[in-house]
Amino acid sequence: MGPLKYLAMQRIDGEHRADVVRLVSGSATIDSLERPRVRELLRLARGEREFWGERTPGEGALSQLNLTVRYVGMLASCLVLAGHGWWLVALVVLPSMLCRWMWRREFTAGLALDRTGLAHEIRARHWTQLATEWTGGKEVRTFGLATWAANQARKATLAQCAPAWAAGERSARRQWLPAVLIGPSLMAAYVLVVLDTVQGRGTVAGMTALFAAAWSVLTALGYADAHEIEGALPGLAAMGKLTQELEMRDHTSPRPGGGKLREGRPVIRFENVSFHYPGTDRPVLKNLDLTLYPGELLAMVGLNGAGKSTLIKLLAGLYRPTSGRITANGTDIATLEPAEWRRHLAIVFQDFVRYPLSVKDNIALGRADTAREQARLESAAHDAGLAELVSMLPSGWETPLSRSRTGGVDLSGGQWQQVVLARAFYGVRSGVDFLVLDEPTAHLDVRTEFDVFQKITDRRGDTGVVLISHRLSTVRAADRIILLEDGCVTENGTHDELMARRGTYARLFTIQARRFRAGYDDRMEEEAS
Ligand SMILES: Nc1ncnc2c1ncn2[C@@H]1O[C@H](COP(=O)(O)OP(=O)(O)OP(=O)(O)O)[C@@H](O)[C@H]1O
Repeated sequence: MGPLKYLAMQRIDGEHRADVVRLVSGSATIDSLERPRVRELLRLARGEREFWGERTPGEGALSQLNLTVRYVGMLASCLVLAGHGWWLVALVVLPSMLCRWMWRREFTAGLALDRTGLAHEIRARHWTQLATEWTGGKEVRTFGLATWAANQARKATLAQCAPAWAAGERSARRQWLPAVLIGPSLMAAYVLVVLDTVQGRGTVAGMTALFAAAWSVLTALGYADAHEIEGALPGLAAMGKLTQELEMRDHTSPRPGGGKLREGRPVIRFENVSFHYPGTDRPVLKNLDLTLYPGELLAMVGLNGAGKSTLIKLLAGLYRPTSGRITANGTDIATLEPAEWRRHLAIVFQDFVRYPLSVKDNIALGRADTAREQARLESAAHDAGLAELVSMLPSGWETPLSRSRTGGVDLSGGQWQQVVLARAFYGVRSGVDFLVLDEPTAHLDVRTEFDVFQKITDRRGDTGVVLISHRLSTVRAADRIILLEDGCVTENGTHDELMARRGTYARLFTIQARRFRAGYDDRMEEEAS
C-alpha cells in the first residue's frame, strides 16, 4: 500500500473512531453499554478488524474510490466494444456480472459464517495472551497452566475454523462455475472479433484494442475491491443502529439537561430508591432512603455484594434508579446536565483505571476540564502520600506509569491506589462538594492508610466525604456510619451509637477487633520470647 493511501486511510479511520467515542460518551448513563446487542454494535462500529472478512471504514472508502475509477474505465471499455457491436458488450458484461453476483453472495455468506465463530476466536486469543503475556505469565508458571492454556487455544481455534473450512471446501468444488460462465462467452467474443478481422472488417490494432477492452471489463467487475467495501459496511451500518440503541431510554425517566441545581452546597437525598441492573431482575437496592450532608464524613459498610458500589454509581448518575429518585437540593439529578452534576463529585472507584500515561497526567485527569496547576498536583500527591515516590521516579512527574512505554515503570497495587487517591484529591482541591471513596485503602500498608485517612478526615467540613470500607477500624472516626444490608440501610449512627445497638455493625466490628487483637498479642508474645 502506498504511503499516501495509507495516510488517507488512517485519517478516515481516525475521524471515524473519534465519532464513535463522541457518540458513546454522549450517553449520560452506562447501562446501555451492558446490553449484549450494544456491545456487539460497538465492536463493529469501532472498525477494529477482529477477523479476516472485516475491514475498517478507511479501507472500505479507499476501495470504493478505486472501484469508482475502475467503473469509469469499464465504461470507456464498453464504448470501445460497442464500437464493434453492442452484442459484444452483452457477451462480455452479462456473464461477468453474473460471476460478480455469485462471488458477492459467497463472500457475504462467508462473512456471516465467520462472525458466528467470533466467540471461539476471542477465547483462542484470550488463552494465547494469557500464556504469552507478562501479566498472566506468573500464574501460568506457578500453576503449571501452559499445556492446558495451549490446548484451550487450539480447541477454540479448531472450533472457529471448522465451519469456515467446510464452507471453503464447498466453494473450492464450485470454482469451475465462473470459468464455465465467463470462458465460453469470452472465447466466443474473441473468435468472432478474430473472424471479422480475418474477413477484412477490422484491423489487427482494432482487434487488439477490443481484446484489451474485454479483459478490462472482466477485471473491473472482479470482486477484489468489493471484498474491502463489503467488509467495511457492517461497521458503518452499526454506527446508525448504535445511535438508535443509545437513544433508546425509558420514556418515564426524565431527560437530562432540563433541571437546575439550586445555589449552595448540595444536600443529596436518595428517596425511596430501588434498582436492579439491566438484564437482571434481582433488586440490588430496595426502597432505600438516605441523606448525604455537605461537609459530613459518612462511612458506608456492609458485606460483599450488599450494593455499596452500586449506590455510588447511582450517585454519579451512571445508572438511573429503577424507581424512586436522587435529589440534590431538591432537584432530581437525572434532570441535571450529567457533566455539570459530576463536577460536584470526585470519585475513586474500586475498579479504577490505570492509565498508561505519566504520573502527572494520571493525577491531573481528576479534573481533565480545568487547566493544570503544578502546586495543586503537588498537594494532591502529598495528601495521598505519593510525594516521595514521585521524587524517586526516573523522570519525576513525567515518568510513564507503564513499562510498555519508554522509560516507564510499573507500580505496586498500593502505589497505584495512592495515584488514584491523588487523582481524587486533585479534584477535591479544585473545589468539588463530595469526595467518594470506594475501598480506597484496601492495598495500602497500615502507616500509609493511617496518614491518608488523616488527610481525608482533615478535609471534612470543606468537602463531604462518602467512604466505603471493609476495615471498620478506619471508619469508626466517621461522623456517621450506615450499614447496608440486602439493599437497604439497616443501621445508621455514630460508631458509639451502633456499638450500643449491638446489631450487625457491632458484631462485625467485634470480630475484626478480636482478630486484630489476637494477631497483635501473637506478635507481642513472639517478640517477648
Ligand atoms: N454490572 C452489573 N450487572 C449486574 N449485576 C451487577 C453488576 N455490578 C454489580 N452487580 C451485582 O450487584 C450486587 C451488588 O454489587 P456491588 O458491587 O454494589 O456490591 P458491594 O456492596 O460494593 O460489594 P463489595 O463489598 O464486594 O465491593 C452484587 O450481587 C453484584 O453481583
